[in-house]
Amino acid sequence: MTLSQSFKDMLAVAPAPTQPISKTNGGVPVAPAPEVKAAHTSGPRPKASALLKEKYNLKGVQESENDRAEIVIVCEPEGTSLQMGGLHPRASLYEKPVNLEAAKTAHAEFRNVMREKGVRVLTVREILAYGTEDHVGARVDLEDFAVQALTYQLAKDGRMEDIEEADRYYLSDEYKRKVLEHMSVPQLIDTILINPTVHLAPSYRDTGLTATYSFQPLSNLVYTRDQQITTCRGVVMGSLRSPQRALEVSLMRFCFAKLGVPVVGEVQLPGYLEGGDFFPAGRDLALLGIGLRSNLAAARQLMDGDLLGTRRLAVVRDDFEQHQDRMHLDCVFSILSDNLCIMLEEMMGDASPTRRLVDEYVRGADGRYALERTDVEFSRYMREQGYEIIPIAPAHQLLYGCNCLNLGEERIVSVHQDTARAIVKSPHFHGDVQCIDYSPITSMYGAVHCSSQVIKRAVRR
Ligand SMILES: NC(=[NH2+])NCCC[C@H](N)C(=O)O
Repeated sequence: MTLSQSFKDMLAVAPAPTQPISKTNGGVPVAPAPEVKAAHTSGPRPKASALLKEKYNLKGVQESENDRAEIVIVCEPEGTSLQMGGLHPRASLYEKPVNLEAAKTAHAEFRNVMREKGVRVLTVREILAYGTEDHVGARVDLEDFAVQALTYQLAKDGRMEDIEEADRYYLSDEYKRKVLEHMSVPQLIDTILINPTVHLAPSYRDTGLTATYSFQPLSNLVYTRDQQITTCRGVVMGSLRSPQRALEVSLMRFCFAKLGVPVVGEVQLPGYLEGGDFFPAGRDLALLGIGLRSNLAAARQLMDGDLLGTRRLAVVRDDFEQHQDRMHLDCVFSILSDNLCIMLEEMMGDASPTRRLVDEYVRGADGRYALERTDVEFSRYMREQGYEIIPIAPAHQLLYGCNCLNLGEERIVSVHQDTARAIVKSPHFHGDVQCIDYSPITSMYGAVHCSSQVIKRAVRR
């Protein structure tokens, strides 16, 4: 298989594989890779994931949104799962109807912009496909994962007795494995992303069976921000609130296992954590929005499990609004530098009916976080932390002005011209903004911050 551009990027940065990483980090114990159930079902032979792990030290880390982004995971808006999402945009958590070809072009442009700025961009499809041609282990891992995605079952009201004895094999896992074994890699990936259930009934003729189909497609995987967060400690898996998105977490976990990126923790129910609510602001402070999507139970798990690595956590409560147009903190706020942020204007100030309120937790000498302050209005809180604020008009928020991506060192990718101009005109901004047309993807309710997971940023020392 020819290496895709992103893996060429990775090879370009990966340290020469002279010794296994575990021996090159001064004897510091390496966190064990997360267990992917499917990947460990068959025997002790080496897997592609193991090969990758030895070649690349890919421990995730993100201390500040303004640190230089090194590795970003994205997911192209491609394939049948997106096609299905587009059949009923509202029921797929989309804002508007989508044009898939236009979305592909816009996303390719986004990837190019990041690559031009020196970021290693990996796509979910490339990670899933990686090594499957050269390593049987990688191919088998992918098939094992697809076994969980594809379900064969008797049609409703169907009875096994009505199916000829010889045909019952065609409902079995054995048959399913054989089917998957013969698929091409793109076909396997598409199967995983559409999550099909095949409902089987007797046809009493020809091949003996007939089928109808239902699907739980992963139509929002393009928003790789949300299935996990990357903290000072590393990658922490989230817990998605909408049933349409719940299956995305296990797929991303599979990708991290394959890349050899350790997953340091996972938020469990009743906790809900979506990455669009999380902002790292240095080793001292992280912010987490709670409201429509993420919740306090998740914040507590992050603190109790010591998964943040920061001294303080600001929980930014959306008590009063909880609207899909502003579902995550990254829809109304972003960090542009160490002392500059943007924020939706109408929610600023004690008098705003949609104000956000901050509860601040501080880690004590015993390592435990304690609630130190409550109900601090968000813009006041950010100013107290030393940030200047560029206010964003409501109409510009709706055009995803706030949802920009900071590639670090004040290099911003924006999707909204007027916001981009407001940023560069600020006397407090000293960086660079590149504006791209991303409207074919904002149709699905998110822009460039939502559709990127920065798993590694350079650590400032
Ligand atoms: N980080 C974000 N703001 N993500 C946007 C996710 C959009 C997606 N359609 C949803 O409603 O879940």
